[in-house]
Amino acid sequence: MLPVDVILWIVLGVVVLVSGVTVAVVVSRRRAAELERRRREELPAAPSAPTPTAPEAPAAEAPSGTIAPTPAAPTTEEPEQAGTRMARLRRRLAGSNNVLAQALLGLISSDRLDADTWDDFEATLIGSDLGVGPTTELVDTLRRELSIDGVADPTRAREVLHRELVRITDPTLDRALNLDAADGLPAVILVVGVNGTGKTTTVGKLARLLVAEGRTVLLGAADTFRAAAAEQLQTWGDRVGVETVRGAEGADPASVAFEAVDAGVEKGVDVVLIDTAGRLHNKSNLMDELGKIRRVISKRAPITECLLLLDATTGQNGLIQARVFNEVTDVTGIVLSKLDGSAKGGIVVQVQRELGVPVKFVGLGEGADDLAPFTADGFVDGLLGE
Ligand SMILES: Nc1nc2c(ncn2[C@@H]2O[C@H](COP(=O)(O)OP(=O)(O)OP(=O)(O)O)[C@@H](O)[C@H]2O)c(=O)[nH]1
Repeated sequence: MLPVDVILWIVLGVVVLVSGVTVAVVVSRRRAAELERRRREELPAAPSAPTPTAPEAPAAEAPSGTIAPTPAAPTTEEPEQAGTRMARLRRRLAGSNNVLAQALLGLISSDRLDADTWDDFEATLIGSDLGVGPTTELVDTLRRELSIDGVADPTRAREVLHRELVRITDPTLDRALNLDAADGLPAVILVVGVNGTGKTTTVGKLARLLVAEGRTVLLGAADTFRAAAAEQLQTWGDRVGVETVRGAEGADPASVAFEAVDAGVEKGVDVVLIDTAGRLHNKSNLMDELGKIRRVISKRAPITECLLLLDATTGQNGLIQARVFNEVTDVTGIVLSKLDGSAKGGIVVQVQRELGVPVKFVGLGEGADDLAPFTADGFVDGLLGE
C-alpha cells in the first residue's frame, strides 16, 4: 500500500496533466480558427456562381409610394392649312416690297408722266429683278393705256398696273404639285439647288403642307455631305409624325434616295420627298451626281416633280443657276425662298420666262408654316400692298 502523500502527488500530477492537455487543445483550435479567418479575409472575392435572376420588373410595379416615370406621349404638331397661311404671308410680302410698291404706285399716279418719270419707273422695275424684256413690255403697255386715259385717276392707274403685273406673271401656268404617281407607287419629289438656298427647310415645310392636306409622306435625307442636314430633316419629320430615311455621313446619296423611295413604296405612302446636298451649278462632278440620283430613283418609281430652290435675294445669279440646273435635272417647278427678305420679287417673272417653268411655292419666312403655294394674283396683291 502506497503512502497517502504519494497518492496525493500522483492525483495532483494527473489533474495538472489533463488540464494542460485540455488548454493546449483549446488554444490550438482557436489559433487554427483565427488563421482560417485571416486566410479568408486575404483571399480575393471568388466569383459567385450565377444565380438565376428574375426578369426586370416593369416600371408600373414600382413599390407604392414612388412615382414610376411614364414614357412621354409622342406629340406631333398640326400644320397650318394652305388657305389660312396665304393671307398671313401676303401681308409679309407686302411689307418687304413696300418700297417697290410705293415707288411704282407713286410714279404711275403722278400728275405728269413725262419721259423722266417713265425712265425712273423702268429703272425701278429692273432694280426689282423683273428683267429687261418684261419691263419693256410692261412700260410700253402702261404708257399706251395711261396716255389714252390720262393719269389723273390714281385708282385707274393702279388697276392697270395690277392687271399688267398679273398678266406678265402668267396666271395660266399650272402651279399644282404633280402628285400623279403610277398605280401603287408614291409621288416622288426631288428637291435641288445651290448651297444654303433653303432646300432642307423647304422639304420640311412641304411635308407639313402635305400632311395638312391629309397625305402620307416619307422623307429621304440624300444630303449625306452635311451630317447636320439629315438630323435637321428628321427633326422636321418628327414634328409632324413623318418618317425619315437616312444614310451614314458620306454615303452615296443616290443609294439613300433609292432606299427612301423603296421604303415609300413598301409602306404605301402618298409622297416621298427627297432632300439633296447643296451643289454649285459650275461643279460638273456634283451636277453629274444629280443625274445619277435621278437615274437610280427612277429604277424604283418615276420622279413626278423636280423642284429647284432659288434664293430670291441672289438676283441674277439665281437665273444662271436655274439655267444650269434645268439642263441637268429637268426642273418642273421653282420654289423661291426668302422672298420675305427681298424687295426683288420681279425675279418670279424673269425666272419663269427664262426657264418656261412655273414658280410653285414661295418661302416667306423662317417659321415652320411660312411656305405658300404661289398664285399670280396673290403675288401681285402682295407686291402692291393690297
Ligand atoms: N427668311 C427666310 N429664311 C429662310 C427661308 N427658307 C429658308 N430660310 C433659311 O435659310 C437658311 C438655310 O436653309 P437650309 O434649309 O439649311 O438650306 P439648304 O439649301 O438645305 O442648305 P445646304 O444643305 O447647305 O445646301 C436657314 O437659316 C433657313 O431658316 C425663307 O423663306 N425665308
